[in-house]
Amino acid sequence: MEITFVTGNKNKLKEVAKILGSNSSIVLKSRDIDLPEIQGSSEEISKHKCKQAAEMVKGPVIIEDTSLCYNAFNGLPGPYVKWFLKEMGPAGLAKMLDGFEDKSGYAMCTFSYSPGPGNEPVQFNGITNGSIVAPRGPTTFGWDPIFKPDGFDETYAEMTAETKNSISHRYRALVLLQEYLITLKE
Ligand SMILES: O=c1[nH]c(=O)c2ncn([C@@H]3O[C@H](COP(=O)(O)OP(=O)(O)OP(=O)(O)O)[C@@H](O)[C@H]3O)c2[nH]1
Ligand SMILES: [Mg+2]
Repeated sequence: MEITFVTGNKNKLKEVAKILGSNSSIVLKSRDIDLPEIQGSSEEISKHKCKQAAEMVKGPVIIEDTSLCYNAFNGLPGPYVKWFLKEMGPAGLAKMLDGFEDKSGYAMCTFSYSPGPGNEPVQFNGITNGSIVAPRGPTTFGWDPIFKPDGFDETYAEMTAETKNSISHRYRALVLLQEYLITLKE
């Protein structure tokens, strides 16, 4: 099944391609478009991006929206983390929790799939729980240096790509998406 992943983020594309691998039933194509995002919940933002992507591609598409959520902030910055990261950098994002005892949080990926224009997108959520720490490791991808998943001593940035891709929010959502796509073929 040929599906186009629409994203303006090269790191996302790299991870998704690696997670799906060559033995997936999905043949992944991609379009480098930074789709406009509405304000709302992760699910609403993801659904809106997916509808736009389906109209542009005129065929099966996936998109995803990623959130970094602080429990002390009741889930914020959430889907708006991109703008916090842009202005404050990873160190500033971690410092936001200085006045709070609870450093726990979670990374969330909300994938949306549409078979084409005019269809209601189907959604899949992947969550990885962890805590927010001072930056450690390479600064290749966004807030990876400040997110330490539960059960690990390393941040996402310090892990090998293989380890991150076996426990990440993105991986967990893609497992659900793949399970769904298989049922379509039956
Ligand atoms: O350290 C990270 N590890 C990750 O696994 C990860 N996934 C996304 N992000 C960043 O979080 C914001 C999400 O915003 P976002 O979902 O709107 O993405 P985006 O605008 O870059 O691309 P897209 O919307 O075109 O797909 C953006 O700043 C992304 O760079 C990550 N950072
Ligand atoms: Mg975006």
